[in-house]
Amino acid sequence: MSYSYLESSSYGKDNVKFLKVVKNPKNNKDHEIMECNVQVLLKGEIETSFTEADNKVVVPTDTVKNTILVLAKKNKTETMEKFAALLALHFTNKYSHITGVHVKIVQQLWNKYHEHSFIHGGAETKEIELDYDQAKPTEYKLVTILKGLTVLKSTNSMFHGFNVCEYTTLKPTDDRVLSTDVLMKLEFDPAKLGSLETVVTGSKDELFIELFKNCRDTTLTIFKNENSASVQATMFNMATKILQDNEVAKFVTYELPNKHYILFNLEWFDGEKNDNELYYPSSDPNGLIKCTVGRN
Ligand SMILES: O=c1[nH]c(=O)c2[nH]c(=O)[nH]c2[nH]1
Repeated sequence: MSYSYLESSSYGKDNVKFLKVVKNPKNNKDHEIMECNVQVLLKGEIETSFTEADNKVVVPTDTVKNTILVLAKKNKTETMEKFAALLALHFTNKYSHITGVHVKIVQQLWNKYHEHSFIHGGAETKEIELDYDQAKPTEYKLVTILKGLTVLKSTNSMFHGFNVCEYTTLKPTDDRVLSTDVLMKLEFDPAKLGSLETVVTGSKDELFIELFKNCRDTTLTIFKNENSASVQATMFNMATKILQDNEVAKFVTYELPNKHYILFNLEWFDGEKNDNELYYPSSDPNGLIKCTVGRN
């Protein structure tokens, strides 16, 4: 009997980056662009490559990289949800011993300001994660992620009524600065979205585009409108609204750092009052609040 066994394994290519330019056939100068960073990890009957140095079962990671690029060139890639589904179905259909795929795609945001000129959207990205197992094709996990959207409001945020004990120094407040880097994840319900084959046909592209826009708009609208009782309460309200608006959503997750801004005390300067006007950014430590919300 050998000492160890392989509990789980996967392999593939990470950081496969491309910029795709889609030209309007009527006007060769009117372009749309998509810049992506793709990870594809393969699963299946690959154990012996780890345990017996059997490379017969290995589709080289170099082949995985080539495949990502060729499929990106040959197919319409309006949405990364569709491209992820295409990749998952390709690898599992092409290689009989590859039965599962994990795809992660990070998409840069480029805002078009002229027919073929764009402004980069900064740290904000859209991400897709897809886990697909050929044995359970209707149980795939497809997640759309909004990441790196940094927001701040300078009033309409409170925090009081919290637990107080001998370790507490925080003072309750009904007016503070609230700031966070939004990380929102929306997991689709496969029963409502349909099979990955239908995703690949492109019939869901409009839905994916509208859904992402709705998630971003709802996050920003509730952030600005609500007199926030806490990060916890506000993120729950955001997730609930997204579930209400998007039938295809199964779970909405938020992970929000509470990026503290602390009032300077200027009393020492001749009793100078600081009426929530001058703060110092306190980058760490930061609060970190997470929740996943489902529907009843
Ligand atoms: O919205 C908040 N939630 C907390 O859990 C918390 N904890 C804290 O110190 N400040 C805040 N703010």
